[in-house]
Amino acid sequence: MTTILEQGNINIHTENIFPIIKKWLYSDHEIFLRELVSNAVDAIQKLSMVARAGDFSGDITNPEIEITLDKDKGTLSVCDTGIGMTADEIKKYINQVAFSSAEEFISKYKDNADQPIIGHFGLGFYSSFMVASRVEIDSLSYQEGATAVHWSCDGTTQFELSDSDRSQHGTTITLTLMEDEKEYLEPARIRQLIKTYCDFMPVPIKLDGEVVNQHEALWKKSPSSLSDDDYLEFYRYLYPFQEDPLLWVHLNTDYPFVVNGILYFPKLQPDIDVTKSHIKLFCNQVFVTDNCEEVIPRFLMPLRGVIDSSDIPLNVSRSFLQNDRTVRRIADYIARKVADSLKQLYRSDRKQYVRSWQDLGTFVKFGSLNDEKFKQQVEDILIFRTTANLSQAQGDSAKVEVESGGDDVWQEVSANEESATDQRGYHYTTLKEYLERNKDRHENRVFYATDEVSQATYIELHKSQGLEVLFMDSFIDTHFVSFLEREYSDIKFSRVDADLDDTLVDREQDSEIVDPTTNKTRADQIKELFEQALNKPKVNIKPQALKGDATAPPAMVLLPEATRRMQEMSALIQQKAIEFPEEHVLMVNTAHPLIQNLLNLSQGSIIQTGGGSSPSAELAQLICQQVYDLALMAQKGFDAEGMTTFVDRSNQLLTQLTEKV
Ligand SMILES: Nc1ncnc2c1ncn2[C@@H]1O[C@H](COP(=O)(O)OP(=O)(O)OP(=O)(O)O)[C@@H](O)[C@H]1O
Repeated sequence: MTTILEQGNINIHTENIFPIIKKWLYSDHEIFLRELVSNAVDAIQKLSMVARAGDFSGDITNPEIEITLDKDKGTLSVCDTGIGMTADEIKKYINQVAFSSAEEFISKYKDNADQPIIGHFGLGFYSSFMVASRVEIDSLSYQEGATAVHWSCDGTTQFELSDSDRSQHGTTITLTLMEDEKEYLEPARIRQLIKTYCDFMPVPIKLDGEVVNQHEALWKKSPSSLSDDDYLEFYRYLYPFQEDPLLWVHLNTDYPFVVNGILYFPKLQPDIDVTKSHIKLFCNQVFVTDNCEEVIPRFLMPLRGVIDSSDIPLNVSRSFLQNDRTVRRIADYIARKVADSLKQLYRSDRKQYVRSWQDLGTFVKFGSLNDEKFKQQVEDILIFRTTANLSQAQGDSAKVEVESGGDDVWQEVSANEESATDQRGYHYTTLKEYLERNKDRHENRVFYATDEVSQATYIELHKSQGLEVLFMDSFIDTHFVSFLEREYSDIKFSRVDADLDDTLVDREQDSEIVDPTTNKTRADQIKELFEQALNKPKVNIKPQALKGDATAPPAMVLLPEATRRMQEMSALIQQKAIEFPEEHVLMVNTAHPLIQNLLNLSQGSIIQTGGGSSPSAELAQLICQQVYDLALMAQKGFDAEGMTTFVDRSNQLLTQLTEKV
């Protein structure tokens, strides 16, 4: 058994701890003003609570906070018309560091509270010593018969208490600013600080007789009392010179934590920096930061707006925030609300949803990649642009269950329109709907395109054969396709320029033997012809008869899905641009008249010549090379050498053809 030798209290020497509080507790000097104004707001709120409880009968109708700058004296003062303090209260709350009156006060007046009290820790006041060599308090308590008191302290642990000539209830805090903190005597600087930190505080704050803060904290109001214009105006106020947002969600919960806020979906710029937050974090209407990466999930970064929560611990380090349970739950709540709202919009106004998809899509996909819970919520409302015309099928596709979302409301900006196409008239579908529609033709197989322009031939070929193609062409889609494949392992995704689907090929043709001496089929002959003409051993010539006659192209360069992805992956790892692989497939469409003519041309030459190459054999060779280059163009641009060759050959061919005519 251990013997206890001694028990006792640990002592803290104020002389030692005081400089630490002054210097290290807050990193930014300027926040002293936020702290003093918050105390003044608290004092005014407290007085109105006391009045409501019937303990004060004086006038509380015009509360205000006045900031005065005196360059001659080098002082800044913050004067409020609040509750004031008696000498005893000053001794209790000011002289004792880290002792706040908030808890005591709230337990007494909780029934009369309409606004929360900001201060909690009993430390804020001391932040004034970061910038002041002397701090003075003049205060008169609201209590009847109270006498005004003056408190003064020069930043040591010594203070002085004396009488004051203050005649109105409330408190004035006067700071004598240190030599290198004189910037706080400049009205422009103070105005900017009030705008930043105190703009939404519920009491007018005056500087030189003029009210500087002005804006109503819209997020504190009931969503049902607000119009679209209110939300838009507020957005324009927060983010001047920006395009109007697409949509917004009003967060409003008291339990199990307090979160209010309005989150807006902006129109995303393609170069949006998803690592930078633009959401402003407030605590009881006091601005804290616009850098709230820890509080909101990473994928919500592109959103804008305001989050206000008194439940987010603010005076702690950022790494702690990330691990804080309440913060995590708040983050989850916000993500869930955003997903709920998207679902609600999808269900109630699919047209608007589709029209906003260009901007919303990246965000929703990014969220799905990053957050399993979010993904589960939005998987049924992830849509893709399709080549199918869904005009007739609209309406029955939007059946998604949505939980009713408490007090939150979801609004959209523009009015309804009839058809669920986007501004360019394109149709959209979910993966589920796509698979269901096409299950008889190609079960569990998805054809997609990543570039509408360069893959136009391939897309057309699919379309002409009635195959539906989805566009996965935003920058996030490369990752997203792989992600979808992992998620739905039974579904095969093939890009339109990978292997051609059986439905596009006529298997019957070409198998017939056309040369009994060699047992060669027509396909064999075409393969040989191209192999010789191109002389590229790494290009795999694949003759196939495409359905669709002349609408299908004479040749196509195909990149098998697996090869292409390996290529993309290694480019990503090595941080290099994707190079077009030397090994690829040249599909030659044996059903195309050009290819048939080409074969005849080359065969004619065999009969004509005994040795060496005849003019028509040469022509056939040039045409093979030209056909290959044209097919290659859909996959990649030419380099300088390739371009010269192509142009020269084109001219040579045209010359030869015109000679023949
Ligand atoms: N202008 C004021 N009017 C009346 N009382 C005040 C005023 N300023 C400060 N006080 C009293 O001093 C106490 C301590 O203030 P301080 O700013 O140090 O802490 P706080 O506001 O309670 O908490 P926090 O550290 O979160 O700001 C307050 O709780 C309040 O009782």
